[in-house]
Formats: sequence, C-alpha cells, structure tokens
Amino acid sequence: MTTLKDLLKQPWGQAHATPLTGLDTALANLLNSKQPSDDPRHLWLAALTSHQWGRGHACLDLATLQTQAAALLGWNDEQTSTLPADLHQAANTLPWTQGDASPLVLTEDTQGARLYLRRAWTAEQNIRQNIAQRLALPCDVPADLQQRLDALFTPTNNGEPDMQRLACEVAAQNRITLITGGPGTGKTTTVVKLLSLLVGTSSRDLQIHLAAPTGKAAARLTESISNALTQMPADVQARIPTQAQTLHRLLQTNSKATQLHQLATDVVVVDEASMIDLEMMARLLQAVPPTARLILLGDKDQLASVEAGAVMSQLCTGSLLQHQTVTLVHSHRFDAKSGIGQWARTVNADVADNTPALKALWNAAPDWLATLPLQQTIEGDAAEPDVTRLQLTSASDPKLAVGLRYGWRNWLALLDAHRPSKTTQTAPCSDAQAAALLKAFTEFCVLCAVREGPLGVVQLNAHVELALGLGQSAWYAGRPVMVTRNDYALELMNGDIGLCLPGPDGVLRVAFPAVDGGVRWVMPSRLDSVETVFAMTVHKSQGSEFTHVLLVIPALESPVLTRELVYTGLTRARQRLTVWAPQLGVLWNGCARRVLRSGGLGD
Ligand SMILES: Nc1ncnc2c1ncn2[C@@H]1O[C@H](COP(=O)(O)OP(=O)(O)OP(=O)(O)O)[C@@H](O)[C@H]1O
Repeated sequence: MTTLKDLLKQPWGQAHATPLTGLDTALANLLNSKQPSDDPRHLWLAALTSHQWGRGHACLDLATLQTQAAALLGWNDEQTSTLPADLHQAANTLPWTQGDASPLVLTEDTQGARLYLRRAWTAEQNIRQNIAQRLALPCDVPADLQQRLDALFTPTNNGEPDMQRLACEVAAQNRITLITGGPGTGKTTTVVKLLSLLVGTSSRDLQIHLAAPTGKAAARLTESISNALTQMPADVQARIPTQAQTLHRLLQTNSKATQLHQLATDVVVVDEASMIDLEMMARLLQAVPPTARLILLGDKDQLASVEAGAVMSQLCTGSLLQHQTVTLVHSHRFDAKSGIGQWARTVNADVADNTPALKALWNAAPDWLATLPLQQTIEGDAAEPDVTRLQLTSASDPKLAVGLRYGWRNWLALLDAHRPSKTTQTAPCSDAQAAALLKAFTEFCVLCAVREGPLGVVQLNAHVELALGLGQSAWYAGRPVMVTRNDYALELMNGDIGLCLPGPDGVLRVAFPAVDGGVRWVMPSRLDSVETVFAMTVHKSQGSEFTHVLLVIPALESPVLTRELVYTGLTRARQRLTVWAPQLGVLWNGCARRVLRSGGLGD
C-alpha cells in the first residue's frame, strides 16, 4: 500500500500547493486506504472530482481537464503546473470505479469521459430517467387548445411568433416544460394564462402548487402571481392559488422521514429554477408524480446554484428537453432602448468578443447608467479604491447620483422616527411601519462580486454603517440582516432579509416580511446565522430585485467575476444601475469569462 511517506515523494505530494481542500485529499487517501493504487494519478483524479463537486460541477470533465485544466479547475498556472502529465489517461485504470457500488463512476460518450462522485452520478441518472418517463407518458391535451389559446393571446402585429403563446401551448401539451427568459419577459404572465387554461378545461378542482428555491423568491412569486391574476375573470382567480412556498417546504426536505413523499398535485410551478442544484432537482422530479405537470420558470443566463450542477442551463441547452424548452426574449419591463436591457443583451451576446460593444455602451453612459470610472474614484493605489466617494448625498450630477444617502433616502427618512436621538424617544414601530421600511430598503442595494478585499461585501458593509452613522452597537434600529443558514424552527430561509427595529412594544426585534404581506417579529437573540446586509454578493441577490443597484466590481482580477455574475447583478436593477469599476479592464475581462460547469445533462 502507498504510504503517506511514499506519496510525498511522488507528484501527489504536491497537492498541498494547490487549492485542493483537506476534504478532497482525505477522500482520495480514504479510497486509497480501502483499495490501494500504486499510480498517484489515481489519487489526483479522486481529489479533483471532489474538488469540482465542491465548486459546483457535477463531475470532473476529463476532456476539458486535458485541454483547459486551469479554466476548468479555476487554478492559476503555477497551481496547474503541479498536476501530473497524462492525468486523464489514468481514469481508465482507476480501481475505484469498478462495480455497482463503486465510490466513483466513470462515463464515456461522444462528449468525452467524465468522472463522478457516485452521489452526483445517481442524481444525474435519476433526473434523466425521470424526465424520460414523463416524456413517454401521454398528456391530456384539450381538443380545442388552439381556440383557447386564441382567447388568451391577442395576435402580435409584427408578424413574429408569440413566444408566450408558444410556451403556453408547449406546457399544455407536456408533463414537463422549461420556460426561460430574462427579467420582465412575461414568464409569470404566461404561467398564469396556462393555469387559467388548465383550470378552465378541468372538470374538477386542480391541485396547484407554487414554489421557489428561497423564501425571497417565493414571496416575489406570490406577489407577481397575485398581480397577474387580477387580469383574469373572478371564477378563474378563485381556482388558482397565489401563495408560493419554498422548495424545501414543498419537498419537506427538513422532515425526518427518509422516504421522500410524493405530492398530491396536478400542477407544480417552480420559479427561479436556475437556482436549483442537482440533488434538489432530482428530489423535485421524484416528488412530483409523473402524471402531474411540472413547469420550471427561470433565466438560464443567470448564475447557477452555488451547489453542484448548472441544471437549468444544461437542460435548456441540451437535447433532453429540447422540444419542451421555450425561450422568451422580449422584455416588457425594459423596452428595446432601455439601458439595463441593452446591457443585459450585450453582456450575454453570443459573440467572440463583447468588449467593444460594452465599451461603447459605457462611454455613451446614458442617464440610467451612472458610471464611476477610474479617474473619478481613485486617489492613489487602485487596489485601495476610495469608498468615501459613496457618501455623496445629492444627485446634482446624474452620473454621480450614487450616494448611499441618496439611494436609501426614503428608507432613511422613514427610519429617522424610530432611531433614538438626544432629544427624542425611540418611537415603536407598528407592523405597517415595519412593512413600509422593509419595502423602502429594497429601493437600493449594493451588490459586490466578491466577499473579501477592499471592494468586497465585508468591507463595504462596515463602510456603509459608518457612512450612514449607524452601527454603534451589534444590534441597532435599522440594521438590515440576511439569514445565512436555513432555520426550519423559525421558518427562515438562507437569503431572507429582515430589519432590526423597535417592535410594537419598543423592544429591538427583527422584522421579516411575512408571506401574507405583513411582518414577523423575531428576537435578535434567536438569530444564530445572520450578517449585516447593506451590501451583499451577487450570488445572494438572486431572486431579488431593487429599484436602484450599485454593482461594485473589484479592482483586481478574480476568477469569480464572470459574464453570468455581471448579467445577474445588473438585471437585479429595475430602474437604475450604477456600476463602480475602478479598473475597467477587470470588468471587461469579467464579461468575457464564462462559468464553466461540467455535467452530463447538457448533451
Ligand atoms: N405580452 C405582454 N404584453 C404586454 N405586457 C406584458 C406582456 N407580458 C408581460 N407583460 C407585462 O410585463 C411585466 C413583466 O411580466 P412578468 O412579471 O410576467 O415577467 P417575468 O418574466 O415573470 O418577470 P420576472 O423577471 O419578475 O420574473 C408585467 O407588468 C406584465 O404585465
């Protein structure tokens, strides 16, 4: 058996000079201790498969490992140089992929070879089989489908096909449908029309479930379904629920039962499907009976789940659901001339180099896009951008209308009454006042690409507290907090945002938006995993929208800064976008970098 001493003599001994975690190397060593190998490349392959799983990949893509190892692993050249030569070839002799219960699974098809942890491979297989089973089952399609669609959709007068109508038609004809589109392309509007069509053709009341991966996204789905339903006749409204729940709750992933229960349902609609990871998707498909309709709504161009598997984008581009995927492209929120829409399109454009077009947009810097270019922000070292620029209070020059006090002006005005001062008593906050404060808080948000560093979330949060004169104690009136871990007892989900305020009894509590539009008060002492959230990462902002977004791009290159991240960040803005990029080159390089996610669902 290869001992640690032997290993250190071999290339495997260099693993410590790479970003491999202790878990990755421990897994490789464990496999080796159970079934020894005398080829150190086997240890590397096992550790790299674990490493990729931890980075959100379903598997280790061996073809890409051979041609683009650095990009695939997210390593620099020095780290990549520690990898032994011909690593991919050693996969064929791996001792840990043999048999039905092997810890690793090796697959090979026209796209090349892939190495999986068994749990990832099982989830992917379950997804494939479940989808195939759904597609094989006939679906009840109303005989008068076209007439019903005619009644719901007015013909377009530009001669172009109505993709919303097509999405509705496809979803009416299939047991699983993917509807993808950017912000405001009418995904919710389309799904409400579909639900009205389905309830209109059913002789009995349909069981309809609405869900989203996070509490925030579920609350937004509830709101947008309620709004879209107001356009429908009263009898249809009465038969369609508006209350969405989190996927965890729908699937009861927190329950102690080991056997996954199947839902009693006819139609399940899941929004923000790009945030669903591989194992959650497998569970969802298992829980929705094959006889029910499953409709997944999302934006395939957004960042994928931080957990493994870019499931939505792979399913949208692969052949598995090719005929069940409809892409909505026309935004009804941003017209063709809208700056945010133009930026979103240009960032996503399928061209070899989108930099010239982005630079042209940046230089034109219309009103909607306030830019803070290098010469205006930096005094001295570019790695230490001057964050005090953000304290600007007024909008005399629209290009500089990014001050924190300006962005949060309505929220600060409302908050004033509830903050203690030398002359006034702190006024307690009613539920309605707390709800208004929570709403006003989302008029502005600082989104960062990274957590650490001079322009990361941690430093910007500290800076904002200082700039707004808040934060003298751990808990203060006005402290916005984000939940960082699901808390099933309190029914708070990772990503939920609350505000610390004097509650109706005057005692400091945290108000969270309740699903019925009101608020829920929670004692600060009961909140274990929360962090201040004036600034948040783009990853955490998924499923939220803000009137005005300040998107902060770091001054130094970072592999996490990708096209998907910039797209997700800028499309969180409803009306106004400010991009602060002290080094424009870092922004252009980020927009050129694609997230590489390996997996077998995109074939
Ligand atoms: N075909 C249409 N014609 C005119 N307006 C539309 C059309 N479809 C949607 N809208 C309007 O555009 C806005 C956005 O629609 P909707 O909320 O359905 O989009 P979405 O894709 O679900 O957006 P989100 O990004 O919030 O998920 C709504 O105000 C809606 O009424």
